[in-house]
Amino acid sequence: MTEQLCFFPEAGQSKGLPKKLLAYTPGLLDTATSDRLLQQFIRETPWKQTTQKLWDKEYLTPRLTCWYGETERIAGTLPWTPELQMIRELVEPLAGVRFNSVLLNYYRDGNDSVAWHSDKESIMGSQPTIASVSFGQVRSFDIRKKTDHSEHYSVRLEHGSFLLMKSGLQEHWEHRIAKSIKATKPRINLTFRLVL
Ligand SMILES: O=C(O)CCC(=O)C(=O)O
Ligand SMILES: [Fe+2]
Repeated sequence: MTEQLCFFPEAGQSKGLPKKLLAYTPGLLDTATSDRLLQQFIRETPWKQTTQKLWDKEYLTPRLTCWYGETERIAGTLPWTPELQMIRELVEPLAGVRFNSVLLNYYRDGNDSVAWHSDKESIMGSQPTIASVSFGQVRSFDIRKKTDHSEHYSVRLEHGSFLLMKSGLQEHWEHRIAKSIKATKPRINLTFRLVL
């Protein structure tokens, strides 16, 4: 079947996405709800652009961020909003774990990105389960094995979709959202986490 004729949800994804590490579900939220939430998150979140240090030089992080939840471990964390609570209640049973915080990322266009990394800060333990919900511009989520970069996969994260990063992912794999010249529209991503 040619790609244009393939309407299955897995369209645009690498074959053989390792099910032990990732589970992708399009349409967690319907289009109308996702449209409304995208605009609301863009408008109402007090976005910040932080800096990152690399080889002793400070760089602006190429995206905007904001933390919400009930943890005191991350400075500046804001209380849950009704919308974030609602999404948390949707993803918790799917993830099979409880989350106490969520990081919002705002990729204003294809020039915004997140570099290769894994989310295994000590405050989350070494094998965290992370629930990721995306709105807006479809972007590719790439993963690669830390010890063998030739082992890699991509998932296109669609408007209103849900990606479960299972507990085995962070230890031996890293992920990124690469810059894209084709991506011109804004994207919001939510990663629900349990901060210990
Ligand atoms: O935007 C995404 O889909 C991923 C974000 C991410 O990896 C992170 O915030 O740690
Ligand atoms: Fe991440």
